[in-house]
Amino acid sequence: MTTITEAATSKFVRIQEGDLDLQLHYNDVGQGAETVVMLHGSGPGASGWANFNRNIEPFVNAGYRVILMDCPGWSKSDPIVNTGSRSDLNARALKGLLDAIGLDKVHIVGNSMGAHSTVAFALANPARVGKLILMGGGTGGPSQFVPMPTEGIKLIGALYRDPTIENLKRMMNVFVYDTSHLTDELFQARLDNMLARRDHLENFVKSSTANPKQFPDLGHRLGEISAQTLVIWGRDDRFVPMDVGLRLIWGIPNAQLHVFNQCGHWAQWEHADTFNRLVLDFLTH
Ligand SMILES: O=C(O)/C=C/C(=O)/C=C/C=C(\O)C(=O)O
Repeated sequence: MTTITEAATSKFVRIQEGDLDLQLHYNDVGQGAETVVMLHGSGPGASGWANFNRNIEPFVNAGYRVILMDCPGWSKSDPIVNTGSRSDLNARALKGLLDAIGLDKVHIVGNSMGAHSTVAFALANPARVGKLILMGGGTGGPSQFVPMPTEGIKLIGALYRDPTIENLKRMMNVFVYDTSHLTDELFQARLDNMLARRDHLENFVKSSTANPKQFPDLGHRLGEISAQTLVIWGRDDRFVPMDVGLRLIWGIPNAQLHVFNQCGHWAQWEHADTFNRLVLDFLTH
C-alpha cells in the first residue's frame, strides 16, 4: 500500500460564495462513495493535516474519501481579516469548496473551531450534511462552571500576539492531558507552520481585536439540527470546557456524548485509536 502524504494529496481551489472570493487549500485523500470532511481548530499553525494526521489513514482504509479543508486564514489558504462570525465564514468557505469540487452531501468531523463551523454549516445547509461529529466545540457561549475566556484560550491569544517557542510550549502543555507525548519534533513542526504565515497570525489578532466574539453562541438554534450527531469531549479540556458538550446534547435532538478521561482538547490525537473506532462505528450504524 502506498503511504499517504500531505504533498501528494495537496490541492487548491478558487471559491466564490457570496462576497467571499478566495483561494482555499485542501487535502483530498481516498476515493470512497461517502466523504468525510475534517475541519481543524483555531490554534496558530493549525491545518487539516496537522490536526488530523492520526485519523486520515484509518478513515481512508475504512472506505471513505477524506477532505481536509484549511479554513480561510490558516495554513496554505488565503489570508483574511474576519470581523463577523468566523463560524459562518468557515461554513460559507466549506459550501464554496463542496460546490467547486462537486460534492453534494458529506459527513463532517469538526475540532473546536471546526466544530463551531460544522454547526454553522449544518444550520445553513441542512440537506448537505450526513452525520456530524463535534469535538471540543460546536457553539460559542458560556460555560456554567469555568471562567471564560478559559486559560487555554488566553494562551492561544498570547501565542498569536507573541509567536515564540516558549509561548507555544505554554499553550501545548495545557492543550493535552499527557504532555509526555509532546516531542521536540512536534513543537518544531508547529512552530514552523506558525512562522511560515505571519500574515495569518497578524490577521487573527486584528480580527479578535475588532470582534472578540468570533464564535457566537448558537445554543438557541441547536434544536434545528436533525442530523445524527456524536459529540466527543476530553474531561480535562482546558480550552472549551466539557459542559459545553452537555449544552450540545441538550439542544441537538439526535445527539449523544462520549467523554474520554485523561484527555485534553485534542481527543482525535490523544486517544486516536479509540476515537477512530468510535467515529467509524458511528458512521456505519
Ligand atoms: O475559541 C474557541 O472556542 C475555539 C478554540 C479552538 O478552536 C482551538 C483549537 C486549537 C487547535 O485545534 C490547535 O490545533 O491549535
